[in-house]
Amino acid sequence: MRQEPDQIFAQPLAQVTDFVFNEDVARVFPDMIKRSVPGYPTIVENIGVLAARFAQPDSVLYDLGCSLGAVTQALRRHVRSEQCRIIAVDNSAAMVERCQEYLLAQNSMFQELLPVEVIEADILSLQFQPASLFALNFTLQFISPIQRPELLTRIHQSLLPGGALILSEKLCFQDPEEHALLTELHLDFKRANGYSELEIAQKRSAIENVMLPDSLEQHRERLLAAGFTKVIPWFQCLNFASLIALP
Ligand SMILES: Nc1ncnc2c1ncn2[C@@H]1O[C@H](C[S@+](CC[C@H]([NH3+])C(=O)[O-])CC(=O)[O-])[C@@H](O)[C@H]1O
Ligand SMILES: O=C(O)C(=O)Cc1ccccc1
Repeated sequence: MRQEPDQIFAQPLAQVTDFVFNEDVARVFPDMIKRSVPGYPTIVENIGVLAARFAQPDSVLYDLGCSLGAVTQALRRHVRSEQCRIIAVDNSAAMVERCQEYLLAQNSMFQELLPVEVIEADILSLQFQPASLFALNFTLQFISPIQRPELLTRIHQSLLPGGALILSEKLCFQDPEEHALLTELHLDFKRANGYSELEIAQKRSAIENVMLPDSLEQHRERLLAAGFTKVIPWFQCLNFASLIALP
């Protein structure tokens, strides 16, 4: 597939509207997420490695908010359990369509890959099957905060014993100095990846009402309230982190 550079916010916009995962974003998404999220390639690859320990034979692995299926592809590279199948879900038609194309390309390059079903659906209204793994890789932050507890409770209820939820998110920090420094360092990361001040400012205003990060403490409390017994951070790069939550 053609890899196009992200220039979505490169020109001055008369009005910056709320960020949506449309066709234009789907087309540049691999470039956008790599240049915007520090540690993204490491997180994605290692979700495959972690998942191999939790995946159980004959069970479902969910990739919720799969976008172009990067996590699904990593699961297929690393999980060796018999008879597992992946269900990848996104509510953006543009993402789902391209995700299917990427997975077909992976099918043609490797043998004996886990079967994948890609579903265009809202994860808030999707009934989950019993599963050994759920991945929410930078998806929960786009769900409205009041709907987050119920989603996590439903995920917990569907998790098989011995399974896990892997939750990656942008974080905010209770300590103002820590928050300010890590936010500045994230901006430096974006500048170092070639984004201009205009691109950074317009993207920020596009996502500010749409993507609402929580602190690590909020995540931990909400996961415990949803029934998880352990919350284990396994990765942090600047203000982006990934957690393992155990049922
Ligand atoms: N209610 C919803 N139902 C289904 N999908 C949703 C919903 N809300 C948002 N999404 C989808 O969640 C994805 C979030 S991107 C995930 C990256 C991917 N996990 C990756 O590992 O590359 C994160 C980012 O762009 O920062 C988008 O594709 C949305 O359409
Ligand atoms: O760009 C940002 O500042 C982000 O925090 C992450 C992001 C990455 C891709 C789409 C939306 C938000």
